[in-house]
Amino acid sequence: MAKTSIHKGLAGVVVDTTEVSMIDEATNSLTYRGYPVQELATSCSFEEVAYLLWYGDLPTEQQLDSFRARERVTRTLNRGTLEVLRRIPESTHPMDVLRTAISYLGSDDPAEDDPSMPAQHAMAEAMMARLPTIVAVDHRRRHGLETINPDPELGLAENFFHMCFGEVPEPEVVRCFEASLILYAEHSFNASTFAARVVTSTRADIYSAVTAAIGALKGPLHGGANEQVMFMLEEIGTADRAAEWVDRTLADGNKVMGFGHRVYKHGDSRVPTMMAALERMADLKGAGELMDLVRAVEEVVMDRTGIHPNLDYPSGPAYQLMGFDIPAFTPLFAMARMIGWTAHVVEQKEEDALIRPLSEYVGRERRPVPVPAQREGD
Ligand SMILES: CC(=O)SCCNC(=O)CCNC(=O)[C@H](O)C(C)(C)COP(=O)(O)OP(=O)(O)OC[C@H]1O[C@@H](n2cnc3c(N)ncnc32)[C@H](O)[C@@H]1OP(=O)(O)O
Ligand SMILES: O=C([O-])CC(=O)C(=O)O
Repeated sequence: MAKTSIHKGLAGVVVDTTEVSMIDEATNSLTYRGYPVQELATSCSFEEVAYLLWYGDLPTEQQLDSFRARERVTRTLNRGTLEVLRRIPESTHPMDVLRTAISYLGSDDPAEDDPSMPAQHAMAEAMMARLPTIVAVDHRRRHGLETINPDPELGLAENFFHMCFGEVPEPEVVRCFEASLILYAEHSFNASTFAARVVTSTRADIYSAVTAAIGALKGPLHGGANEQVMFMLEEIGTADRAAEWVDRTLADGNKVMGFGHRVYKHGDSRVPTMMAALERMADLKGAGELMDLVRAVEEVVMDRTGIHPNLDYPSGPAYQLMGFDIPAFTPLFAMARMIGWTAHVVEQKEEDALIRPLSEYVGRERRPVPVPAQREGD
């Protein structure tokens, strides 16, 4: 029986301060370095938001030009990375591919153990530029297609579509995609960011921190939920089946993926913006039935439980309408969250305090070690 006060899952515990972002649950607001995320999602590029999260303020025109230029010349993967990707079995989940690829990028970077701020920022910028290329190479090989090289004439989001599909879609699709990246980019001490901060607190390198974060994001209670949302919608099929499916799921004691949140109890601040992007995608692609299904499931879950959808709920179907297959969904989240993870790595590095909580022991009492002949076995 626990004697001290235990905070399971660290729920409600304020672990540290941060200047990167603020969630105000009471007003359903989320700000990145003081700017409301909804405004950033509708008026900025992903590159501008990355600059903001890393360097503390939005870039001037000149700063943005040189930041963009750096990103464009860093996208290409070297032969070693491409070779590592080729050696991973094609059936491997893309999140495992990312985890391996980032780990390899670290082993291949002579600056890996340089703790200086310029080196940290340079490595973060390199990962932001290369991760989309890794995701695109993997996306194409899973579909038996040749790799498409990055196009330095295109912005990050447009180039990503080019590398995945060989063409850039209508500006509206790119805009919705970019909005999703901005909404996904940062969310304070979520599980994957916290994992990155724990690794950084031991003075380990930024690649190790991001590798750990990718592992944490993969889980279906966190980033992996956007894939589960789409599997669920496919299983339900049509809006008229939503009530029966949700009732059965809840009666079986299972969770409905894409709903609920550790921090937001009155709705996720990012959902209205992403839901609007999904609606635009559904209009563009003539996917009215999918939209009916999305609305029907939300209505039934809200009616039965009062639990609101989180960002993974609208982003899953939006990514499908943009042309991505389900295994690519969480890697898209990772491409975006790379920015938040590394902004927190930099903050944690400056702080230089080891993260090491306590536990209360509730196992067997102290006892002597018996010789093998005296052991009882099971
Ligand atoms: C971008 C993101 O990573 S957002 C999160 C994405 N994850 C998901 O969508 C997975 C589904 N959701 C969940 O599992 C949870 O809501 C979490 C893990 C996100 C947050 O959970 P916690 O803060 O730990 O709350 P917890 O899981 O204890 O839920 C509290 C209660 O609400 C219920 N609940 C929470 N989420 C759901 C859900 N999605 N479906 C049904 N019931 C739910 C729980 O069963 C629990 O009920 P109980 O008190 O009767 O046991
Ligand atoms: O904050 C969380 O716990 C999960 C989440 O929504 C995110 O990481 O975007």
